[in-house]
Formats: sequence, structure tokens, C-alpha cells
Amino acid sequence: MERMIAVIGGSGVYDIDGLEDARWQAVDTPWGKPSDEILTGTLDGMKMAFLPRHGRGHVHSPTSVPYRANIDALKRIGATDVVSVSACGSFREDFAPGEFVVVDQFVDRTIAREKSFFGEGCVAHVSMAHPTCARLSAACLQAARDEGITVHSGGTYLAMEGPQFSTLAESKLYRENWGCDVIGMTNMPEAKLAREAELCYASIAMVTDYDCWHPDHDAVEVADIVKTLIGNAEKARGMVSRLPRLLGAHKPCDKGCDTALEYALITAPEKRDPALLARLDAVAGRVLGR
Ligand SMILES: CSC[C@H]1O[C@H](OP(=O)(O)O)[C@H](O)[C@@H]1O
Ligand SMILES: Nc1ncnc2[nH]cnc12
Repeated sequence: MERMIAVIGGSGVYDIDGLEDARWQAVDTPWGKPSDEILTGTLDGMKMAFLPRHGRGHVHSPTSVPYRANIDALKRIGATDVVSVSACGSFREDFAPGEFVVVDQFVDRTIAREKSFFGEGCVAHVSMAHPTCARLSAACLQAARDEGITVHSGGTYLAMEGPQFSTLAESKLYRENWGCDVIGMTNMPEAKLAREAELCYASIAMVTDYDCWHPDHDAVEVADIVKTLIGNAEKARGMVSRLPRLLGAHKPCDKGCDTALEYALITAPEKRDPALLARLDAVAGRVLGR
């Protein structure tokens, strides 16, 4: 099966460069419109796609990002590997602004988002024990290192609802009591939906600030974040450009991401809602025989 890397660009990352035959294309989904058109093309012989999470011009808030439409649209156009690049705050002195973290765990504190493609009429339970793809994450780590970026292997990302930044009490709780490493507002439910859609998912968190727990940085300011974001975005583009050669266009995933739904559907076939099944054509077509 030919693979396609899809990059979801977070705050400050609204395009990627170097694609051959690049074009922005509109993709409609049963879950509504994605955040923006999707940029497609090829890089070093590998199919690539890029979707700006907040839309070009940053129009969607973390709560209003159409997460289901984004993941469905990427699956629909043939993506197999989703690389999320996101801005984040750091809970660790040794994860400094300008550095990257290849996230491998999440704590989901979001409360106002649609978190599943499934529900009444077709219930499914996928495993989120290991929410990222170890193969794709390893390639991202290597790509970042090759690019000369200071990058940390592994970390727990606290996904908060936002859009306001944390209170000091929250920041200390997540850091001191829950052992989280970074904080952002968007990787959940994105990672859950990617798993339901049987896509490999890796998350690169680009540190922009120390949140508010740090004695020398007592409040998060967007103006400071934006300064760091510009440098981070350039580094992220360099990292992404190395991925096709590291991953290969035809090497399958050996971590089971592409069979996540194999034993997940629990609703009896005769009780399934045909309208929901129709909406699941791209996401769960493999197991629903569509
Ligand atoms: C601009 S600071 C807050 C904003 O940035 C992050 O977005 P993304 O994860 O898409 O890079 C964070 O989650 C907030 O949405
Ligand atoms: N401190 C922070 N909290 C939540 N999201 C962020 N994105 C960038 N910095 C952040």
C-alpha cells in the first residue's frame, strides 16, 4: 500500500514547502468541512498532505477546530501517517522554549469537543494505551535530530480546553501532581480520532513558553509565544522535509495502528444505524466492508 504523510500544522505553521505538484484542494466530509483546504503534492517520491489546524489566518479556536472533519478528510484522500506539529507550554526546566518534544502520552482535560466518530447506532472502543505510533514517532525524532533541533524523546502532553491559559493552581497540579511535561489545547481529541480512523499518529510539541508555574515567567503572553513560534515553524518545516526519506513510500506500519478497529466494534450488525454507517465510509470502511 502506498503511504501518504499528512502534516497537521498548529499555531504558526500554515504551510510546508518543497512539495512538487503542490495544490490546495477542498475536501468535503460527512462530518462537515475541515479547517481549510488541504495542500497536497509529493516530496522525494512520497505523497504528502498538509492541513493547517486553525485554518490559514488562524480562524478556528482550539474548541472550534473541526477535528472529526480534519481526520476524516485526511483518511479520505489516502493519508496513512499523521504528523501533528503543535505549540506547547513546558512544565520542565529542561524542556526550554525553541526545543521539540516527541510526545508519547496524553492526559485529556478537554470538555467541549466531539471525541469519537462512533456513538449510538455503532459503538466502538479502541485502545489508547499507546496513543502514538512508535515507528512514526521514531522517524520524527530522527528527522529533528538530523535537522540539528534540540529534541526530547517522549513526554506527556496535557490537553486543556482553553482558549484561556491555565491558572497557577492548574499549572502546578499538572506539573507537580500529575507529572505532565507539556501543555497544549489541540492534540485531544485529534489523537483519539486518528486512532479510530486507523491512522498512524505522531505528535511533535514545539515549546514556546514555560506556562505560568515557572518563577521567572509568571504569565503566558501570546506576543512572546509568537516570537518563538516563528523560529519553531521554520525548524518544523526542515524536520518534515526529511520524513519521506526516513519513512519510505511503501514500508508498512508494524505497530498495529492500521488495524485498531479490528475488534473494536461492539454493536450487533443488525442493530447498526445505516445513517451512521454511511458517515463512517472513510474512517471505518475497512471493517464495515464499504
Ligand atoms: C498561540 S498559543 C495557544 C494555541 O497554540 C497551540 O495551538 P496548536 O496546538 O494548534 O499549535 C495551543 O494548543 C493553543 O491552541
Ligand atoms: N502555556 C500554554 N498552554 C496551553 N497551550 C499553549 N500553547 C502554547 N503555550 C501554551
